[in-house]
Amino acid sequence: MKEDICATQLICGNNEFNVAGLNSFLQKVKFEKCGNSYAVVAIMGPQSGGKSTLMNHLFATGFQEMKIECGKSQTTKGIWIAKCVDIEPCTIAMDLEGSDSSERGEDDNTFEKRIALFALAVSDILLINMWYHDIGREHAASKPLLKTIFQVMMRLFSDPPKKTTLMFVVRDKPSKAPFVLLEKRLREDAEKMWNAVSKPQAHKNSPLTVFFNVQVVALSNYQEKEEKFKEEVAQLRQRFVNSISPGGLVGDKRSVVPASGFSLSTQEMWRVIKLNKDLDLPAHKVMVATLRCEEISTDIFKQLMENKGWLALQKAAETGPVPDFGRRVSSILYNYLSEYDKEVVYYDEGVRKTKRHMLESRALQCAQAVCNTMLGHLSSNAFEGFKAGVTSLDPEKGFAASLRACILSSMHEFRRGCADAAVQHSNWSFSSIVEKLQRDINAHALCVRSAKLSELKDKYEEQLVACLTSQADPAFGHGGEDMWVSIRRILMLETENAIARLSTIKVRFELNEKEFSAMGQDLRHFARNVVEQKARDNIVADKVLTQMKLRFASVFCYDSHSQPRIWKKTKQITAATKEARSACLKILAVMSAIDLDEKPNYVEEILFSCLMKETEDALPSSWQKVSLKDALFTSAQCQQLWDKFKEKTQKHIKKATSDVLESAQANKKFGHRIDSLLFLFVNGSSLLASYRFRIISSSRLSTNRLAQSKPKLLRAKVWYILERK
Ligand SMILES: Nc1nc2c(ncn2[C@@H]2O[C@H](COP(=O)(O)OP(=O)(O)OP(=O)(O)O)[C@@H](O)[C@H]2O)c(=O)[nH]1
Repeated sequence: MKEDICATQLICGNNEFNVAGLNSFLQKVKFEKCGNSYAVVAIMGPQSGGKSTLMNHLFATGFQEMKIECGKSQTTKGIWIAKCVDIEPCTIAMDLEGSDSSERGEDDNTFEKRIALFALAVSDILLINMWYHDIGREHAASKPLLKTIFQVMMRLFSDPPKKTTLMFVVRDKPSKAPFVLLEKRLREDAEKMWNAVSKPQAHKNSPLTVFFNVQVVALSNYQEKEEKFKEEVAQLRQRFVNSISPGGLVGDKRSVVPASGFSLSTQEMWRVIKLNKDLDLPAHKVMVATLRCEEISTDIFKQLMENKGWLALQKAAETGPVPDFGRRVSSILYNYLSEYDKEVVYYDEGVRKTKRHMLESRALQCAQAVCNTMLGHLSSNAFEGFKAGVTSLDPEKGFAASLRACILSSMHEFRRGCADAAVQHSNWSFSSIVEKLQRDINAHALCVRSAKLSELKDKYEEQLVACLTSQADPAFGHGGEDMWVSIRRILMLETENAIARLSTIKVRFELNEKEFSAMGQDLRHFARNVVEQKARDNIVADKVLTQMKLRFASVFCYDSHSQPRIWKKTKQITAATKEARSACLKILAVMSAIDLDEKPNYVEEILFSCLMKETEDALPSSWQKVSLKDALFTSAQCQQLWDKFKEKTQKHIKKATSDVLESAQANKKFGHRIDSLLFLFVNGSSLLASYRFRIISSSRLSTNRLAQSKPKLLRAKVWYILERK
């Protein structure tokens, strides 16, 4: 007996299903590879009816036979299986426990019914082994067996019905018995019995042939005519060769389950049969397909996850971008899916498609996780590349266009990487990762743009400061009533120049109107602040005091023709003082508050109303209408400055007063001299020369001109001088 055909007990006498034994058997006979190309032949019949002997001769199966010397007792318990040797396609033989077993007793027919149902569900050909002499005998074991078979067949639901080849094997046929009559008799008996069996409504009138393909075979007595028996068995064996091919014994076989689901299917059938439930073959088929496809899918997935190429890709993706990721994953993935397809090809189409989809989704999910890791690297590379690229952008050139080109190029590169990473049929969406990169890049681009704009703004501000300083400082130093007019003109001119320079940025940075006007506004504020600060730096009390003192001196000491004033009368001093102080108060008014907006000078109003009166009032404690921001001196500081100014200019007034006094005395002396002069003039001009110098000193006539004058002219001049005096 060969190792691989060793018979195995499938179901033990105690109803247990030998899963391990079956799996080991199926593995040994390489049953899994058979797909749908296999057949199952079962034999049923009375106990000790020579069933095992027949199977062993027919298929070289090695079932245990009863030894003749032991007498008639039960040999086969439960169900045994073996592979039929040298029969193609692979055919499994099942030897069932004898049907009239006295060992189990009359009541215990449940087991017989179970194994009958099992045999009908699993096998394609059911051999009914019967003694020739039992034919026609009402109480022979074969009759109740047949009844049982027909009854349990009704518990097998399938639409269309599963068709089983029912082969009556008549043993110990006398050599002279006519086979045709024998066959006719058996068929009639079977038909009668079939008609008598109660059937469900759907099959109430279905003939036997809908469920069974009845065959009859008669064999000689093995013990008495062994050679003849062997010859007949050899002929019978030929009918099992290519049994599932068209025209074969079971050419119309409709497979229940593929070979790889055989173990699961038979286990499940036995489980259902033990529960005394009907067998719904289509549902069973789907159930087996579901479980098997699931098992196969799990196994394939495991293999995929352990694939060296896959593991290498996974590892590579952890550290950086993987070129050609999508194509490589697709190739691995679809090799395994093809493997799945091959293994499940015979299972229910709907089930295998569903499970394939699940397997594919599961594998793609893993691949996507790896892909996302890889794209993470790709994205950060793209981002870093973008950052490096934009550092070299020249803000003096078309910055916005260059920046846009950088963004487009980085995004294009990344999108190409995503496309390269996409696995066939995956329908992966990279939109979120693409959008994230776009957001990061845009945000960085905005930062870079702002930084570059800020750099340029600083540069333009520096230029503006330089221009303002060079002009505003001298203007502040010069002071004067028109100082703010000059300052305003400088401020406006330089600000507009700076804004004009800014318009080049508008083009290069593609600033919108709002941005551009905001920048212009900033620049205006900046320029104004610079000028205001300049005012605060330049206009300090000491300088203002100096300016006022100089102004006072120039107005007080000189007349409108820039001639030094000759102080003769006190009234003259009072008027000059008022005029000079007024001029100085104007300076103070100009210097006390920033006037960049051509506002009415409230400070001047207050200063004049308080300080230019006959009796000076003290200045109010605040300027009221002048904002703190614009005030360069507080009213208190102004008061202080004014007081100091008056004190410092007092010397001019004193000097003028003393000049007036001196002039009065001099005039008195001069009167006497003029009288003498006139006397001399009347009495002759010879004495005139001796007075010449005195007259000159009093009247400021030029010595030369006087010397050259004719006496007549001299006379006229003397009169003129005298009149003026
Ligand atoms: N008369 C007769 N006896 C046979 C024939 N074939 C086998 N036997 C004998 O019948 C007895 C039972 O043989 P098995 O082949 O063990 O019968 P079985 O039906 O498998 O027995 P169980 O499995 O116990 O039901 C043995 O002693 C065989 O020698 C036959 O063709 N004619």
